[in-house]
Amino acid sequence: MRGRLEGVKQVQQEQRADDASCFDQRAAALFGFSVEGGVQAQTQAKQCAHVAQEAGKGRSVQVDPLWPDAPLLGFLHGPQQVHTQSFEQHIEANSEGASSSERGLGCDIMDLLHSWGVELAVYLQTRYGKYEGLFDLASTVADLHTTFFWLFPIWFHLRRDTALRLIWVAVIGDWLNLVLKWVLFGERPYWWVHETKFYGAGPAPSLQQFPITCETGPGSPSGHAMGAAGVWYVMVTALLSIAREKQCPPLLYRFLYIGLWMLMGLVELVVCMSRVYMAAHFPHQVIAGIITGTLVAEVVSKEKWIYSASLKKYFLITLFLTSFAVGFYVLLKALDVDLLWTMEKAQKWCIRPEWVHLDSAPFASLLRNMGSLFGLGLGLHSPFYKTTKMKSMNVSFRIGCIVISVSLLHLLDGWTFSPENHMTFYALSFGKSAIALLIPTTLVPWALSKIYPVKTEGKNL
Ligand SMILES: O=P(O)(O)OC[C@H]1O[C@@H](O)[C@H](O)[C@@H](O)[C@@H]1O
Repeated sequence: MRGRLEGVKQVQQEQRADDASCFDQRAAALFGFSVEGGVQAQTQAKQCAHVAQEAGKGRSVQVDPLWPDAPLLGFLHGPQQVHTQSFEQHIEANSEGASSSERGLGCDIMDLLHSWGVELAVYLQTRYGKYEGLFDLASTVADLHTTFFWLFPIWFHLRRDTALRLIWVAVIGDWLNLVLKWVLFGERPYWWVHETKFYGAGPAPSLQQFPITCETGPGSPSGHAMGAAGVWYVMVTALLSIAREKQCPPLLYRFLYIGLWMLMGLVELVVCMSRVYMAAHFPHQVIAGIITGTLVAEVVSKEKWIYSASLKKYFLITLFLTSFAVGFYVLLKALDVDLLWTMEKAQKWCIRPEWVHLDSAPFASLLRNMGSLFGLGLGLHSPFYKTTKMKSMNVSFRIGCIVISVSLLHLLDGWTFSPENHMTFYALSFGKSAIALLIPTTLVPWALSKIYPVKTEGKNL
């Protein structure tokens, strides 16, 4: 771990250093010749570290057995700036007497992946420009905001277990997304294309930006793809289990099964295309998002205690997840690694300052998620909830709860706060998210039960 951190620190220091061209030449020379034939990933990684050390003019880089992962983990995104030539020229210039395995390709793989991603984004922007509205909608709907403000209130009054699962999957998934983003140090196309030296002296591809392009967190894995995969997994499995409970005929069930999973696949595809189109992600990042999101949903769905967790448990889990993320940030800060390195890049490369939003920042999403989890715990354990939960079985009562909750949440959503003071912004984000969960779980059912006589019906719809 120490070696990795040194590597990251090194990279951050190098990014600050103004001796890039000297670094380029040393790196180009070293990449080509000093790797022994048949080398394994670790040797390549040491090579990269050596390059960084050279460039760092004697600052030490420790190499540990974990370091081989570093290029894939994005830790060498600083050294990506070693290129003064195109990838092909670079390989050609350094290939004399060396086989491809001898060229230290481990150091270049991320550049290559990024350049392919940029090509795809340019292709989508050129070819599918007329679908910009659809892509914009896909990214907006895939944001977890939709889960907290729309899907949850609806599911909560139709099928409570599914609603709880949605929140747990969304919160745990998004928390993991944050930690992975911090660990993987992923770039985003909209700034990478300006900072890389991959394209050498030639023009870099021209990537358009949109109002939702300028995300301020790292790029890998995609939060939208991850969130959408988790949330859709929960909804599809819930609908299939309702069909089984209702003893749906086998043929119809099969049709439903295939149809729902295909629908989910289609939605994911559009979300992924949207993130690449918006120049917010490289393709490998959205694929990673879908895989991790599905895994999180699968694992969390197996946990039965989430349906009956005590308030103490909600509190402790919220505290643990928050402290872990904050502790991780503080620890790395103490080691001179700034996990908020992406904020500066967003501000620097976004073509319109008003497209950079603090609510896309890592701590804003952390506090929002924690507020939602805590709000859910409070809602489920409030005395109001206890008095209304039996009454809320009536269908018209449930529909009333859904309509009023969604309307109130829409009003709550209009409450925005100034980003000037970050601490206040994060604290208010926490509070707003907690209220957003209290409204459908307890406040609306309680208020409605006071004015609306209800009859108790079956358990779930
Ligand atoms: O990684 P992506 O797809 O750009 O998604 C970014 C979003 O990721 C979510 O996980 C965060 O909650 C949001 O705050 C953030 O805006």
